[in-house]
Amino acid sequence: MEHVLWRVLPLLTILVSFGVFFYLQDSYKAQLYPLIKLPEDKCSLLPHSHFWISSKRIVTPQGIISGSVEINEGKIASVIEGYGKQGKSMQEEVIDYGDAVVMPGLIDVHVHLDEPGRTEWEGFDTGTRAAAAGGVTTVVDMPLNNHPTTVSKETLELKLEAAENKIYVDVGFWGGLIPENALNTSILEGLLSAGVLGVKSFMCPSGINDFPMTTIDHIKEGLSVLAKYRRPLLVHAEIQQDSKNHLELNDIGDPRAYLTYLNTRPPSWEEAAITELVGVTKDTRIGGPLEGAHVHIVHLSDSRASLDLIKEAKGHGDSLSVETCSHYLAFSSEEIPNGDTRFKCSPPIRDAFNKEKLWEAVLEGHIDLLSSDHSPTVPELKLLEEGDFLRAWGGISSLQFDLPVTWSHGKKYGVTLEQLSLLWSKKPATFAGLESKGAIAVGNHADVVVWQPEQEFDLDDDYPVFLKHPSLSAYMGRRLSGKVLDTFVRGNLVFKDGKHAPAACGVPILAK
Ligand SMILES: NC(=O)N[C@H]1NC(=O)NC1=O
Ligand SMILES: [Zn+2]
Ligand SMILES: [Zn+2]
Repeated sequence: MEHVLWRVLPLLTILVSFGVFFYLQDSYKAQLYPLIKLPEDKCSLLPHSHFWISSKRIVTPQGIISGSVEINEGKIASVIEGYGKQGKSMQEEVIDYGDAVVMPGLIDVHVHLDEPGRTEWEGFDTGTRAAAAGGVTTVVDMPLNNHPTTVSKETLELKLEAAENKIYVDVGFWGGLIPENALNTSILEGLLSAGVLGVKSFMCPSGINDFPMTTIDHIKEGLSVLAKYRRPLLVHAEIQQDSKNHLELNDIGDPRAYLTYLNTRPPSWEEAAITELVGVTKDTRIGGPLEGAHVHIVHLSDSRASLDLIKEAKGHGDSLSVETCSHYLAFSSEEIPNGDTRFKCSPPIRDAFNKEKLWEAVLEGHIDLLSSDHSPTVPELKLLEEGDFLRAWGGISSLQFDLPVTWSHGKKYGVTLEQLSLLWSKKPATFAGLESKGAIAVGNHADVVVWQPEQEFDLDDDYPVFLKHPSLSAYMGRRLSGKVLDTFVRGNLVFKDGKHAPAACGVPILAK
């Protein structure tokens, strides 16, 4: 017996050391690349990659149906009408949502995630957790408030590095059009070739030093390049109209009064910018010198003259679109308390009549899509204690509440679930060039929000808010209806009942 043991022992030693070697190799790899390949089971709160979700209210391009959606390996494999009629053999892999609404995940094309460089303002981790919690399955990140701004191939690479393994939803990127790259088109082409979905520019000071404003001539230069790539130009359309800008504090009035701020940025600023823009978009018509280029006006607030100009240009066939944001649809200037700088944004929130007209334009289809313009900062810069509207940071923190806010307010105007889904998913997907997203349709990414429109909730201290600085959000303290239950991104259950998946498995989206 002893004899045999002595013979086997060297063999055993060799075997064990091989095992230890491979084990160490593995853990060495895991340490070296712990962030590159995350275990798939951490991407989702569900163990399956092939499953069904069923509901009595599924919002599809063909209307609302009662039935089931089959999800396989991140894509929508089939959509079947008839509640409870999905494949019997898969009974254990059916999630039955009853009468909760199953809708395409929201695509928010106007979000400032501020990373790298200003992660203390928001960041990929907190921003995309907030998105997932709000049923937003894709965000497109703006090229500013991060530092450096995203205005070249190199600065886009910094974005991509910073986003790695921190994003809970899919993230696309807008680049920036500034005088420097408008006048040096090789920088702009480098940025576009590197994969930004389009570029954004400001016609007034942006508030960020390394993001200077563009004139209409820069915009024309930019559009001639964008026409070749068939990617859009997004414009912050306000042009300063008089010498009283918001930094000249004398003689303007009480800086704590919202009206004082409102008067510093009248609708004529938007109208002036849009007048210049439609002078150029006429060239984007079929057969025109800028055919292939597209202009998108971000965050329209003025629903009077500015909107009329847009309608007219569209009527002539200009390649032009426009978005408005949740806060212009939810609030009016009359109700903003003096000193409450959480409501400061630009262009400003205008009066109640303006809001009514904005809703009218949304419901009639003159406003193409909705976005948040989520743009937080640190509490110190919001000057909440001083309540100084003229010096506080302009930007509203809202990403997590896109859906409940627009639903709660929109239902008073008769907005339907189909309209919401068009405005928040299908139209933004088409606009940003995201072909496989934005609708519950076979072959598309399984990006889905499950929510309960009738359920009301209070945004109080007990509510799980994933924004970096919840206290800055103008929505805190409100009662909303439309609670997000579950969120799927490419078939991964990334958010459920207040909890996120263990790993951040969103992917960056680059244009090809
Ligand atoms: N820089 C930046 O985020 N600006 C945004 N904030 C805002 O209120 N309007 C904007 O354009
Ligand atoms: Zn803007
Ligand atoms: Zn913005």
